[in-house]
Amino acid sequence: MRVIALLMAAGRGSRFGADVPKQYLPLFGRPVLRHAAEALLADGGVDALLPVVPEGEAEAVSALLAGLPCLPPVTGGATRQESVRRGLESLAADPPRIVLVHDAARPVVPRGTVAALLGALAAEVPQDLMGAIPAQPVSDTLKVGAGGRVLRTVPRAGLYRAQTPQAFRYAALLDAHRAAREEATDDAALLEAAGLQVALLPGSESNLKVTYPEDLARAEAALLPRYLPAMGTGFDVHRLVEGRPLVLCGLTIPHPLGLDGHSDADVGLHALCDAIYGALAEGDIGRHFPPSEAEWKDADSARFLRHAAGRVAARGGIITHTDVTLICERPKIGPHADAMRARLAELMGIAVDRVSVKATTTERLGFTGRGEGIAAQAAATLLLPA
Ligand SMILES: Nc1ccn([C@@H]2O[C@H](COP(=O)(O)OP(=O)(O)OP(=O)(O)O)[C@@H](O)[C@H]2O)c(=O)n1
Ligand SMILES: C[C@](O)(CO)[C@H](O)COP(=O)(O)O
Repeated sequence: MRVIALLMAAGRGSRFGADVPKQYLPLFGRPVLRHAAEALLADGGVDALLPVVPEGEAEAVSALLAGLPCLPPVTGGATRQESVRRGLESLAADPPRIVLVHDAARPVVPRGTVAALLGALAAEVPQDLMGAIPAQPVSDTLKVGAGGRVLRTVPRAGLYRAQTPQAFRYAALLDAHRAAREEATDDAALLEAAGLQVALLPGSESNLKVTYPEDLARAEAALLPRYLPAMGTGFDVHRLVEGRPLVLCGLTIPHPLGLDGHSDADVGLHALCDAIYGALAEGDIGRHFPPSEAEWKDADSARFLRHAAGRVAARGGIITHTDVTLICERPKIGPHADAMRARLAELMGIAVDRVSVKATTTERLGFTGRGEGIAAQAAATLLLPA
C-alpha cells in the first residue's frame, strides 16, 4: 500500500504576520515544517512526503527537509484547497493508494496518530470508508454573535474540531477535489459533500495549528516533553608567548603576547567546544580535531565551534545557553565581552542573549596570575530529543 503524505506549506501566514511564512519559523531551533514533516514519518507507514510550497521556494523548502524521504516539491495555489488539488494532481501518473494531507503549520502531531488513521483505512470493515480524520469534541459553549452581541447559543453536542493529518483513499479524494465547486476549509468536507464516509478518530489538544504569534510558545510547550536537558563543561589552558596573535572567543585582541598551540589556540572557544561535546557525550575537541593532524595547524578555531554546533543539530537538538569564563590578569576582557558574545552566537547560530562571556583574575596567583598563560572554563546546556 503506497502512502504519500502531502505537507501543505504554500500559505503566507497572513494572520501570523511575520516577515516569513510561519512554517519556516524556529521551534527549539528547527523550522515548524520540519517538526511537522518528522511527525508524519515517526509512526512509519508513510513512504514519502510531498511538500506543497509557495512559488519559487521549492529549493529552500527541500533544504529545510534535507535527509527526509521527499518527492520533488509542488507549487501550491492561492487557497489551501487549490494547493491540495495541485499536490494530488501531481501524483496522478503514479497514483498512491492512500494520501495523508497535513498542515505544515501543525508541528505537534501526537505519536500514534498516523498509525491510527492508516489502520482505520486498512481495516476490512467497513469497506466503504474513504477517509479518516482526527478531531476533538468541542468543550466550550458555542455562541453565534454579530456586532459584539450574542445572538444565540448553538448546541455543542456532536460537534468536533477537525485537525490534520487527514487520511484518504487517493482516488476518492482526487475525484472530490476535481468535482468541488465551493471552497472547503478541510479535505474531509469535500468527501462529506459527495456523500462518502469519513471516520472520526480521537484528536489531541496538543495538535495545534500555528495561526497567531502566541501559538509558537504553545507549540514549544507541547513539544517540550519530547526533549531532555543535557549539560556539559569544558576547561582549557594555553601558554602566552611572543610573536603570536591573541585570539579569544573568535576575536583577535590587541596584546603584546599571543596564545601558543597547534591551532590558533583560542582557549575560550576550545573550552566551549568541549562543553558542547561533553553535553552530547561525544568526547572532546581532540577527538574530533586531533592535534597530531597537520590540517589543524594554526587553524581558525571558529571551524571547531561550527562543527560542535552542527553535531547538536545533527542529533536533533538545540543549544539553549552557553557560558564562558576567561581566567587572566591581562588583557582586560570587559571591553571585548559583548563582541565576543556576538561572534560566538553567530558561530553557533543562536541568539546572543543565550551566550555569556565573562572573566576573572586569580589575584595574581598561579600561572594565570603571573601572566604565563590564559585558562578558560565553559558550560553549555542543550535540549536533546528524549
Ligand atoms: N494557499 C495555501 C494556503 C495555506 N496552505 C497551507 O495550509 C495550512 C493551513 O493553512 P493556514 O493555517 O490558513 O495557513 P496560511 O494560509 O499560511 O495562514 P493565513 O490564512 O493566516 O494566511 C498551512 O500549513 C498552510 O501553509 C497552503 O498550502 N496553500
Ligand atoms: C485543515 C484545518 O487545519 C482543519 O482544522 C483547517 O480547516 C485549516 O483552516 P485554515 O483557515 O486554512 O487555517
